[in-house]
Amino acid sequence: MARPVRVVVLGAGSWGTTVAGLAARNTPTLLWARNSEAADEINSQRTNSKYLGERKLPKGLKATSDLVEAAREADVLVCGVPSHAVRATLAEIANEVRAWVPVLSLSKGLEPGTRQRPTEVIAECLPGHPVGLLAGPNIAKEIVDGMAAASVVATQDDRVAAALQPLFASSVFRVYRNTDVLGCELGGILKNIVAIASGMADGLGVGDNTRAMVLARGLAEMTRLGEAMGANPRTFAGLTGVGDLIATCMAPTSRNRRVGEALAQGLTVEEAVAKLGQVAEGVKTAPTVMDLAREYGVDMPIAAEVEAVIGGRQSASDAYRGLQKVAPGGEHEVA
Ligand SMILES: NC(=O)C1=CN([C@@H]2O[C@H](COP(=O)(O)OP(=O)(O)OC[C@H]3O[C@@H](n4cnc5c(N)ncnc54)[C@H](OP(=O)(O)O)[C@@H]3O)[C@@H](O)[C@H]2O)C=CC1
Ligand SMILES: O=C(CO)COP(=O)(O)O
Repeated sequence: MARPVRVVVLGAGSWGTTVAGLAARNTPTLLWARNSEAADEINSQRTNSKYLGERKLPKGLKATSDLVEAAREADVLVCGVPSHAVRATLAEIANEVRAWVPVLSLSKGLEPGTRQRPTEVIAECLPGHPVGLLAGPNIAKEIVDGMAAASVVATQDDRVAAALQPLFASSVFRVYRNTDVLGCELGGILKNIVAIASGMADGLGVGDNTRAMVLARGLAEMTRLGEAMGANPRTFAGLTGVGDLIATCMAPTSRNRRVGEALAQGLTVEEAVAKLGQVAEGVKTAPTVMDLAREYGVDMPIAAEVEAVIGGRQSASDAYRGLQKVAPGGEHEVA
């Protein structure tokens, strides 16, 4: 009888731990934590209190702080560290991961400097491996609590996604497939910036109509940039686009949204990030997205206002005044 597939997840933050918990219910799963105390706590207490409080993790989930041991174990590798740490983490194990092991990214940011998406960084660090991602409206704590949700495994070769799908799925976690890796990945990355705008709106006490405008026009600019870069615009109407946008803009626990709220309360971006104590990818990604918008000649007025607040060049209330200066065009055209 063939032995079961071993899943290895790198990164024991909120989402890496949650995804490892999903996989552990289906197949042997090992979670790498860079901090040995976190690995010990997961093994002995079945909790990751720094990120997930007292929530109990599945019995079968094992953790290690030995990155090389983890990499050698993998039949499927899942990379769940923040996007700025993907390259350095994978560089340490480039010669340890067996050939053809599929690698799935969980990260929703762009690498500062190179502007690369996490799947592009993975493909450079681990050439020859099938690379894809798992993304969707997936607030980690809700999923650990067993609330129903859905996600998408995106790989260029649909057969790879079909093989990976059952490793993460459960009766309350539906896993769909998509071959538009670029569109799925950009959805998760770009919605974080709109979520910061949405948090700023809430912090300023705007009405529901204003919030709806931010979401709808935010989706329009995400789709515009995605299409200009070669993604299928329909992808942005799915789970990884509007789905993740709604979850992240509405969830009080979303870190990007909370950063926006803190900015509206007058905190500096450094203070807002320090107060959060977790990763909010939209903060580092916003300037890079504006570089891409200029390169592709795409109007992104909401991202531009968010980036100016993050860069300290204007306040959150200035940002909302700034949006009023943009002359509305045809709904399917520009700003
Ligand atoms: N949380 C969520 O609901 C979701 C998150 N995501 C995405 O998943 C990715 C990870 O986010 P999430 O788990 O939430 O983040 P968290 O802030 O919860 O945790 C970050 C994790 O990464 C580790 N880490 C931080 N810096 C480095 C580094 N330089 N090298 C190696 N490891 C590092 C941290 O270790 P330590 O504790 O030792 O600092 C911690 O384990 C992000 O791109 C996020 O956008 C996607 C979907 C849902
Ligand atoms: O991507 C997420 C949900 O799908 C998590 O969003 P935050 O990083 O803003 O918490």
